[in-house]
Amino acid sequence: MKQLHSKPNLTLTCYRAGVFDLDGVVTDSARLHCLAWQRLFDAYRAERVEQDRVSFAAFDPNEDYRRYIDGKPRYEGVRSFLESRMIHLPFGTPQDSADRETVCGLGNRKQRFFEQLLASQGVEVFASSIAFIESIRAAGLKTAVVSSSKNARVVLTGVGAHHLFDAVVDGIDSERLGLNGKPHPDIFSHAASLLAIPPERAFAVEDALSGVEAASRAGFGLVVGVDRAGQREDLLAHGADIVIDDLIELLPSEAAQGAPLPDALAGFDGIAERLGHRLPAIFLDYDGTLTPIVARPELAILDEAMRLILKRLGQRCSVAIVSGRDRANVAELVGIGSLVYAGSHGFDITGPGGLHMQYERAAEFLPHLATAETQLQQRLAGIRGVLVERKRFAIAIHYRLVAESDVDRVLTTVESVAEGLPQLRRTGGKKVFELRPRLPWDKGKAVFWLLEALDLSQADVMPIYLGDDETDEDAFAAMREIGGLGLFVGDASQVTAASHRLSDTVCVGRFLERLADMLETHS
Ligand SMILES: O=P(O)(O)OC[C@H]1O[C@H](O[C@H]2O[C@H](CO)[C@@H](O)[C@H](O)[C@H]2O)[C@H](O)[C@@H](O)[C@@H]1O
Repeated sequence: MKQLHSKPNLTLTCYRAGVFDLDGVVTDSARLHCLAWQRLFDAYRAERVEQDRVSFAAFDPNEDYRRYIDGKPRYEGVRSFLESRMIHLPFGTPQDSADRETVCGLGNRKQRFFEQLLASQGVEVFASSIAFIESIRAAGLKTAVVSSSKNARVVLTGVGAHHLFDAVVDGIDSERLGLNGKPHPDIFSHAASLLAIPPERAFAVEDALSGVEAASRAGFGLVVGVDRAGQREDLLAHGADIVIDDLIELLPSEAAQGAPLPDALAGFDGIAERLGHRLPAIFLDYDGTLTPIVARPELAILDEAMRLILKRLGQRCSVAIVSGRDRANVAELVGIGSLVYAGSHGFDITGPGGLHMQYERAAEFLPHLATAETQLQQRLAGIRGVLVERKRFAIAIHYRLVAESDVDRVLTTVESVAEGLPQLRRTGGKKVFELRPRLPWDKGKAVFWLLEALDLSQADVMPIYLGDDETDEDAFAAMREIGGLGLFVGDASQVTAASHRLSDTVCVGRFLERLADMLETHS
């Protein structure tokens, strides 16, 4: 757990997504929920006194709401509060009428009160939250909203904020998908999955104790607690990394938002100047960098012109292909024997002169990968368009050809297979979910290893890494660490740790060609 109890340095490039609780963070609907709960428990208390002549301590809208109710699914809230008063009712069923004395019956009555309040008083957004969400979206981050409430979509639509989120996970989804309520991590993990962003690359914003705990347990990179109820210390104790009073504190200054990445072709002369007399060491991702993204992995064929450029470069400096693909597969696709190839996101490396490395301990994970592959093949067989691609140290589950309405099923299947195999971790990419060994290894570490192994950690060498996808971000971060150059291939709005950008694979070809021209002229 990170100890970061100061104001966040939310440099937008650090994260790729933000996941927001709704009630109390985006909208002021927590106020109505709290009022509805109060009406419910006041009415129920009066009934108990009248019927059974027993009473219990009245519902405290501050203390009881935040301790037993806030953030939890409806029936869990009823159960939790009643238990605090030593009252144990039968659960009943969600169909119970609102006058039944069951957990569900009382929960359904609370829903009635809430609907009445919503109709009479309406809900407002927190303007600072909307401004913050708009600002991070403009900077290219993805956003999701998570709420235990089954009213979340109605509330979101009512305030006209639905368009601000790429994904919504609410109480209805949770019931349908069997997600455990907060403080369990499920709802946050699911939102990150829908955004196809690893939780550690996302931040969460929550105002409930159960919510910060859930986000923290889901492994979010940063958990921001919003203190609207004077519970700063409790939020920290339940897993918030930092606590703010309002999202206005997170609004980036103009400077923090930063200028768009400089184009590496337009700025080629500047890059050449920075290179000076040093020799580049070039690291290249394959899909989306050397070949355009296409419908199926086997259709990503390297263009002859690109192959020629790579050969020219390979004659002047070190060139390594660092790919998520299987090492043998990518080596065959590139087809230049003199280059270095790192496959399975860097777990498996070979190169000329007998260069060979398989990440220590990776072989131990082969049985787990085999089990996952079998289960995935069996359980995804009924979904049209899914492709399961086995690499030596990873499995890619492609959904590019899957109908939109089936993508959720693919995701939940992958998640459930991964849940049974904690030795593997799930990552994402372009229309792909991946399972790979839960080991501290990635493309960035593979690049470091190669720089050492090839004796390139020298003052007269400048590493340059080109990539387009989220697994390339580790390598861009590595470039920053050692003063190399990270070139992101793709849209200008993308949030990335790279320092420069190239629009597409055609521009990659032009950039590499200019580099080859330059090296040939200087030699
Ligand atoms: O690290 P890379 O070399 O970029 O490999 C990343 C993944 O690339 C491949 O999938 C991607 O490209 C396919 C072909 O264009 C496309 O159909 C798919 O949607 C993309 O995700 C490859 O098949 C995966 O194994 C790699 O992990």
